[in-house]
Amino acid sequence: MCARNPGTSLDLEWVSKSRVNTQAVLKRAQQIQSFRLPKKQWQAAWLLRAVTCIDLTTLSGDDTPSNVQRLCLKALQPIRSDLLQDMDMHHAGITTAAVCVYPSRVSDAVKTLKAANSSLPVASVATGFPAGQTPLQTRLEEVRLAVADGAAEIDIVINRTLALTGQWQALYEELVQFRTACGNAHMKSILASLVSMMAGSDFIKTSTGKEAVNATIPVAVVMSRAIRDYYIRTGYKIGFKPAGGIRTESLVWLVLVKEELGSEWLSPELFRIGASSLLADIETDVYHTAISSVAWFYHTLVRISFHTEGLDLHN
Ligand SMILES: O=C[C@H](O)COP(=O)(O)O
Repeated sequence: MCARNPGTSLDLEWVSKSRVNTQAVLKRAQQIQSFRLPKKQWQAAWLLRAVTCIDLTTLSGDDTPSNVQRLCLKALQPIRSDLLQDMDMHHAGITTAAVCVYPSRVSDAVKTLKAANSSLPVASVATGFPAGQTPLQTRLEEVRLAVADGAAEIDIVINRTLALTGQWQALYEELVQFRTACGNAHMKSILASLVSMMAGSDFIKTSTGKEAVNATIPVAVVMSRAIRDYYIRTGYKIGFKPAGGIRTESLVWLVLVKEELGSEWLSPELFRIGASSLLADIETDVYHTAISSVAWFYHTLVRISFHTEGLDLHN
């Protein structure tokens, strides 16, 4: 279990001296995307690891208690049991990392998971998600209410007006107030990586999923490096959550995290994929690796690889 990031004072010198070498970032992003994926036998283990890092999400205007209930049940049994059985992984307790919903649906999710005797965390978006254009008091109250309803994680959007006009001190102060309002609930912040981490975020998250462009590999490279810098300077490990528009190719995100941050980050404690429609693609891939592999050694390899710290990329 990692120590929780308490935050630091706002270091404006660090913020203003941060530079991005766009060409180098694009080159690195290309390199990561062209990495050879692990062989079939190990791919299944990687895919299962990806499942355990998903924040299974529904953020629709027409969400109801019943579709949230279905989401929760899927989160508890994300992969067909016969496939898990084929891999001898049916006792591994594979679930997604969390479910993620709008604040008014938190109690539905909490109720369903409680009824299923599950301790799976419920994440709530908050602070006027996705625009963040409501008064500060409203945004703070939204966080408090979601926590009171049982959310264990709060995905906040920053005040982009403050970021775009360079008002870092004011942004930092808002974020510190959100972190206080979260209490024991973990805070995932979209975005302003450095200021968010200094204000005590537990995760930084790429996007809301509500914009034309959401999670991209180059942005993820930049954010991972900010996480790395923060760790080097403070000793605190911040989680990374790519989210928005991720519907296929889950493994590239795992490769990125492993390459940029190291194996330790490849666990739900430090890595999440926010996605509403990725699971079906992973299940299809798991199915294909299962039917194309030799059964007698396949399940042993999956089991061993899944439990190996960080998984091995170059098999
Ligand atoms: O926070 C998570 C995202 O909103 C999910 O986005 P998505 O629906 O594009 O997967």
